[in-house]
Amino acid sequence: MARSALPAADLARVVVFAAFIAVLGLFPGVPVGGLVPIVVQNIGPLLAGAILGWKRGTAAVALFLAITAIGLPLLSGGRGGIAPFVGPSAGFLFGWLLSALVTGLVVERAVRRRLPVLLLATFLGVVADYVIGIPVYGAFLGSLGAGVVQSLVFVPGDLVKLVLAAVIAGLVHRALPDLLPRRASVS
Ligand SMILES: O=C(O)CCCC[C@@H]1SC[C@@H]2NC(=O)N[C@@H]21
Repeated sequence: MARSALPAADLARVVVFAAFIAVLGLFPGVPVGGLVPIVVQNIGPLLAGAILGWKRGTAAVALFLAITAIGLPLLSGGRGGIAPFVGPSAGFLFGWLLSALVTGLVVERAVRRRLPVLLLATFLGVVADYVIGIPVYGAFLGSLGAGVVQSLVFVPGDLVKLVLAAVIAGLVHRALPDLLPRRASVS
């Protein structure tokens, strides 16, 4: 029998996490004067990476984005289809893939999954999203500087979300220590 790329248990986790990110879209986005809203949903990719690791976490985000792009109204405010992926939020949306990937890589490479490491991982996950999101936002606003200035409003909420994601991931890894393969500690 052909071996699948992802074992069934991993596939189930990916699907459950994609569904979880969709549920986060039930929280409405908060318009803050610019073209991109404050959302709760971007905690999803951080949690996906921090809990599932980079491969399964990124796969969960990719699945979520794919089913949104084909038309399911899973983004905050019940939006879906191609439009969000070619609009001012597009960079942030594609950045969610990088967010899960970077967060997951840091968590997986850590010897111990304690709060400081998890905080670093989710912080870098947010930065990774900004690295793609802000220039694309800036392109819609007319300059990178405008993208940076308009994105400052996201920082307080994203700091809260990254701390929350790190704490939740820490609790999950404490309860399920074998969820991710453990790197051997050098002692
Ligand atoms: O629903 C959408 O169209 C995507 C919105 C993307 C919002 C970005 S994610 C990073 C930053 N933090 C927020 O709260 N909003 C922006």
